[in-house]
Amino acid sequence: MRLLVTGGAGYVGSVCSTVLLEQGHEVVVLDDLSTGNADAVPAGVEFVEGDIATAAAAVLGDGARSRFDGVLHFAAQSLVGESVEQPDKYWHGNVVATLALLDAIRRSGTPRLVFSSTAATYGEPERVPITEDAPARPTNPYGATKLAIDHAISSYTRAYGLAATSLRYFNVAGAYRGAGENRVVETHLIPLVLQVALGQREHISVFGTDWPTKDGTAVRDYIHVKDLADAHLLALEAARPGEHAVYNLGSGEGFTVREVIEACRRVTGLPITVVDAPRRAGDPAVLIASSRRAVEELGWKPQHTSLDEIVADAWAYLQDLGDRSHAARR
Ligand SMILES: NC(=O)c1ccc[n+]([C@@H]2O[C@H](COP(=O)([O-])OP(=O)(O)OC[C@H]3O[C@@H](n4cnc5c(N)ncnc54)[C@H](O)[C@@H]3O)[C@@H](O)[C@H]2O)c1
Ligand SMILES: O=c1ccn([C@@H]2O[C@H](COP(=O)(O)OP(=O)(O)O[C@H]3O[C@H](CO)[C@H](O)[C@H](O)[C@H]3O)[C@@H](O)[C@H]2O)c(=O)[nH]1
Repeated sequence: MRLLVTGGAGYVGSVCSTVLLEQGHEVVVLDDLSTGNADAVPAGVEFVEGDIATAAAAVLGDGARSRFDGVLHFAAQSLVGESVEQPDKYWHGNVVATLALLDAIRRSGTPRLVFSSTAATYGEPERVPITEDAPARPTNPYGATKLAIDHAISSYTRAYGLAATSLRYFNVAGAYRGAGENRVVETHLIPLVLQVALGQREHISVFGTDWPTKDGTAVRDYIHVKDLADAHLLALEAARPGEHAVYNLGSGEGFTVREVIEACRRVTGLPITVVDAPRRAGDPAVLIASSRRAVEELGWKPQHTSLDEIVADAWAYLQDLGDRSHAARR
């Protein structure tokens, strides 16, 4: 297939582009480099620098025949804490920009869409593991914008015959073949803890030690980015015109922040200084996925479910990156 990957200079988009190329697909990346890196776009991919809000229509075209078989839409602003402080950036950057993309998809007659939705659409769950029919009550603007986009996709799909899938990722981590997490401003737990191990950061702050969990720190479900990429390929193949499918993607196991730090100590063999800190605004206590629907309907088989393996792959990536990482250059 010939595929447009929005946000392909970012973490998940660059790993997915790598996997798509390996599977023989043709990939064009559209990315405005607001949080991504041009050098993360894999060799063999055509790169268009631009904002989806203004550039998607020109890239997709409006001819009688679509230039693309599908769009994988990763481009977004995606930081929970920042979304509480700057909601305008999220409503415009995520919802308004994605509506422009949806209109461009419709006008160009592009038949398939896979969208990066999130566990943050659910908010604080009534029960775990979270299934796709759980109530969606986001606790932060980031999750609210992603839920709004899911609703827009559902109605576009029904009315205009698009074949669409929203994949609700839980916490993505790890690396694959030279593609991994290297953001200018890093806020995600695993890369931050590993930066402490590398001596690039003095300590890791633990946001909240009074959550109702076994050690008082928040619980998340970490999914390996390669397993996530595999699910995108399956979603592209399974998509049906006029249907919007929604799938959770996680490992089904929850780890506290302290357990993640312990795994990083085990994998690196290095000391990691911890400082307890207040809760971060917008954070839910516990997020654990039920990915049963993806396993049953897509035939998804996650291969890298051990937290230590996920951390080890992220660690190998950061070590290889060495002085080229944003954290090392600061
Ligand atoms: N990383 C996670 O744990 C996680 C979890 C759930 C969902 N997601 C979703 O997965 C997607 C990818 O996340 P990531 O961690 O790779 O983020 P990232 O910040 O590394 O990548 C996002 C990419 O999109 C680009 N971008 C942003 N706005 C754009 C715009 N308007 N036009 C063009 N390009 C734009 C950025 O430059 C960047 O390269 C996001 O949609 C995110 O919400 C991520
Ligand atoms: O320095 C830090 C950073 C994070 N945390 C904690 O570690 C956990 C994980 O935090 P991340 O920032 O790594 O990830 P989030 O759970 O906030 O969010 C991630 O997963 C979500 C879905 O679960 C979203 O989709 C989102 O895009 C993605 O960033 C949270 O409890 C957070 O408070 C710390 O204690 N210290």
